[in-house]
Amino acid sequence: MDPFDPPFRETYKPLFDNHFNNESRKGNRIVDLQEASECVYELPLIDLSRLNQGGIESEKCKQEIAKASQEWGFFQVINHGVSQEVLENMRSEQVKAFRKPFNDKVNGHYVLDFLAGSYQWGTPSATCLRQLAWSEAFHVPLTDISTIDGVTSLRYPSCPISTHVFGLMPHTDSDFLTILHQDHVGGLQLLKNGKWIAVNPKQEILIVIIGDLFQAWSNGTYKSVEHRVVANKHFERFSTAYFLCPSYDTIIESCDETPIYRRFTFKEFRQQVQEDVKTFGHKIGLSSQVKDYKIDLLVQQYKQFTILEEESIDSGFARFNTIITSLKALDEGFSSKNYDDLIGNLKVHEVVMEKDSEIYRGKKERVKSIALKAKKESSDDETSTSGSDGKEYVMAVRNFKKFFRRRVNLLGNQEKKRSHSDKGMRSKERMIRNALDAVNQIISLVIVQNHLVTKIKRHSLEVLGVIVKMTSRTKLTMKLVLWLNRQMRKIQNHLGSSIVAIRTDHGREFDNEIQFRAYCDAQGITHNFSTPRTPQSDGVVERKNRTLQEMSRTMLNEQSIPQNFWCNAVDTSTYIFNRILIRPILRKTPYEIFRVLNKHIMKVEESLNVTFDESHPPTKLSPLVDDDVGEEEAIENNTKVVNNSNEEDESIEADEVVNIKESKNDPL
Ligand SMILES: O=C(O)CCC(=O)C(=O)O
Ligand SMILES: [Fe+2]
Ligand SMILES: [Mg+2]
Repeated sequence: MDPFDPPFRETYKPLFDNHFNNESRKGNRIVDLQEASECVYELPLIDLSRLNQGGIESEKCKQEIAKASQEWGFFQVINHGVSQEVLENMRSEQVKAFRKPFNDKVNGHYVLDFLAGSYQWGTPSATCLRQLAWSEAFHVPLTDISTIDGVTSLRYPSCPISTHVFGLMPHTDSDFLTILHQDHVGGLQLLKNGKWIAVNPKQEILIVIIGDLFQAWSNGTYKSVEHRVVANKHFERFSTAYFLCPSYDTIIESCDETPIYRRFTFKEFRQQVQEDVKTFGHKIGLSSQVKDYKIDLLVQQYKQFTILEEESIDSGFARFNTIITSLKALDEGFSSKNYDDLIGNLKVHEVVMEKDSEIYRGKKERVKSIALKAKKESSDDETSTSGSDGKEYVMAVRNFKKFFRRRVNLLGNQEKKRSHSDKGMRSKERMIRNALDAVNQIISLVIVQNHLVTKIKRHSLEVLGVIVKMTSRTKLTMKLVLWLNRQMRKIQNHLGSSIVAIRTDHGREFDNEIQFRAYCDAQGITHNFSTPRTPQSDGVVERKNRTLQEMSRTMLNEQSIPQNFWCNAVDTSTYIFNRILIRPILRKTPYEIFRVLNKHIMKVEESLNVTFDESHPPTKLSPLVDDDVGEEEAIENNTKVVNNSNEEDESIEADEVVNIKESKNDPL
């Protein structure tokens, strides 16, 4: 590597590690150079001097250009009027500029009199090696006014891993047309009938590539051809591209009676391309100007979606989420065919999940909302979390895989078209929305969970399985009562006295709930309410509550997660809150303070003025999970993080150590 080469390896280290550490990637190369060179095609080559001859010759030349633009979207020209001397000078200036130290290229150099930001290299948005461009470029505007129209000077450093990474990824040009000059090394390939064809270099030749705008303007007659540059293992390569662009507010519109593309400005198009690259990881191009096409594309991506072997769960779900969100955004444009297909698929999900969950849970619960449970790989982490044993894990992974596999397998059966009444259609629309929401929820939950797993991030979370549950409103209240019953018993045992009264605020879960009242009556407990709209009387609780609410709100906002995940976010906040130093001077987290090891009797004790609550909280929306793990077991798990200071316990104000209830199946 030369000192002026960009630091590909250092900057994109995670992508390299990810790509090469994965055994399954061996032999799985992105570019096979043979593939391109074997094709024998006569590439269109046009002598432009014929245009000056006038008459038939000139007409024939024009026809050839038009034909090549239709069939290839590309042609090479000789006798184009740009002298060999100009081309050579351009090349030697280019070499000089790229030979400057890397830092000068990035930060500017008095010799390199370019505008700030005109130097670019690699692909900052790349998430895997195949998205990384092994190249550097200077963009040189041709006028002081327009920075769009201009010449790009490109260098492709020699690349030791040339079969694993592109010099430039396959793309179409977003301009009107491109005129290109490449050096003797070669590497430019274009797509023709599904095959990549090498454009062999010749010094005196210029290459003309039809861009997206020309395709739109000609209503699809002239093709914006997909092209790429393969990296070379031994030699660096230089090329110069001139992009012919209109001004930003130019309206692109075909005068054909039946235009394929909607009318758009160049500015809109550029913004669309940038947005698509951000959301999809690649350019969608002109197709995004055709709404139906975009929906079809998304539906197809949705159907064929699989998590790649080398891909992390995070990134897989993020991709899936993008597809679903985009589909929802285009919802009103859905044709019935698309609905049918999707509904079919989603029905299959539901059936599959219902069945799988029955095996998994061994219960007959109805299936409705879904959640993914994560398991950490390492068992050396002290806080036991998932509570699942090996058998459960294997089963769950199997279920998860089945969920994806069946979905894909059954796609083929969805093609039959059926006619529907309006009423049927409406219920289907509802169904698809619910189902899409459900899918979104899986994704979001994984995001919530992963987002917070900082400690074991390295191991990354592995998806354990799909746990499927439904809780109706009445069931929820019953569970609340059961939960409360357990808590009260615990407190009573702990304090050795019975509870005669409880005081709550007027929360809907307490007030106005028949079951709750019945329960209190049956137990002989008086239920007091605090003064309405006077949260001061519940000071400590309300303050902590506020902290939790703020943490949770921030979490959901940050990741744009739906409100339905409120309870999960609160769980997570609680978990974190109990494990961070609230008053650093104490050097104890609330969690450590609550559970104190009494050295004399070698037993774990709980603080007297607080009760550490291990069971699942009765959140308003959460599908309460039965406590499968016994209380002793839960305590046992937690004793591992005890601290031996008993004295300090007393010195802590109740305000600081107030117990915040925490779900047992917390995110870590
Ligand atoms: O370097 C080349 O040969 C191709 C460059 C190119 O396709 C582009 O910059 O869009
Ligand atoms: Fe290009
Ligand atoms: Mg309240």
